Amino acid sequence: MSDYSATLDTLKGLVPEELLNPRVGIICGSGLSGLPASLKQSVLVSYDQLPGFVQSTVPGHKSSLAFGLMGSGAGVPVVAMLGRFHPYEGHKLSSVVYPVRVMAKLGVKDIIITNAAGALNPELVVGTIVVVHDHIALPNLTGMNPLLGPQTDLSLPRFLPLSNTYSRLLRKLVFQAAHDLSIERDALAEGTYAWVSGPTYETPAEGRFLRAAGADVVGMSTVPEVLAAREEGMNVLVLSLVTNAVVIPSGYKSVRDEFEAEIAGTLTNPGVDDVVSHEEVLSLGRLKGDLMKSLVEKVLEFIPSDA
Ligand SMILES: O=P(O)(O)O[C@@H]1C[C@H](O)[C@@H](CO)O1
Ligand SMILES: Nc1nc2[nH]cnc2c(=O)[nH]1
Repeated sequence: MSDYSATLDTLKGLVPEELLNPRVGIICGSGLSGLPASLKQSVLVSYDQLPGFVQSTVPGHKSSLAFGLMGSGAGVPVVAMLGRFHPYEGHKLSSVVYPVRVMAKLGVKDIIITNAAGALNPELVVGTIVVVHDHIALPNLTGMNPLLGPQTDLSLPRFLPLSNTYSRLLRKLVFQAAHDLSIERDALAEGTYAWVSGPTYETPAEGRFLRAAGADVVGMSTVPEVLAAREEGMNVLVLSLVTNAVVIPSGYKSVRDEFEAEIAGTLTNPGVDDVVSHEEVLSLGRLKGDLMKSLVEKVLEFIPSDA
């Protein structure tokens, strides 16, 4: 698994030398695999060609690495994962973060990680892009941490601080990019991402629990990648696209009240239990994919080459 040289040698045989030193890595979330559609000189490498890579089995995730130049002018050399790996697919955490470690070996200094997420904060409307500034990872706190295990690379820190996980500079660049693109203020927000294992979506009570703990959005990915990227010394930016509401502002509606109103003939507004689906998540990704793409392209223009 950790024989990076086999992966790197394979890449050397498939990708032209001028694209093999990407500055920025991108991970595309559910429905967001179209992000690097406008890469110049793009070269796609399918995961099944790469030792150490597993396959993405989730609809909306392709299974390829894309190398190329992104953004206006000469473009910035990037490598993008068109499809990521989630622990709920049965992948080991070491497999989930393997591509991030390969990106580090290729020289990636800045990583932009996107995901689809449910809103816990009732003020976040569907379609908002949340610039993540912190996370809560119940799996990490309870023993499902991708950095657990013997230290195989002694050049990496054993005890990684997480108080400065999400690069202040990169987060600010998102707002600079949005300003330049005249994106309306409400299209973006800042917030805390809660990582859960999935594949189940939250019960209403779990949603309220995570909200009470201080999270704004919830999703099933990203945090393992963030930890590996930080361990490898990369600057991290995470953008979450809100695809659905988890905590419904109107709250719980009592069925006893409803029944009593019904027999009294005063029932006007019967409760309905909202359910989320992955199709809904994907369709929001399609709807907001272009916005996410222009934002990421603009951010790339602003990232200093020595950041
Ligand atoms: O890969 P991401 O985190 O973008 O995908 C989210 C979490 C689940 O994989 C899926 C649920 O609909 O969307
Ligand atoms: N856990 C979780 N992940 C998501 N990904 C997209 N929407 C959701 C959600 O509501 N909950």
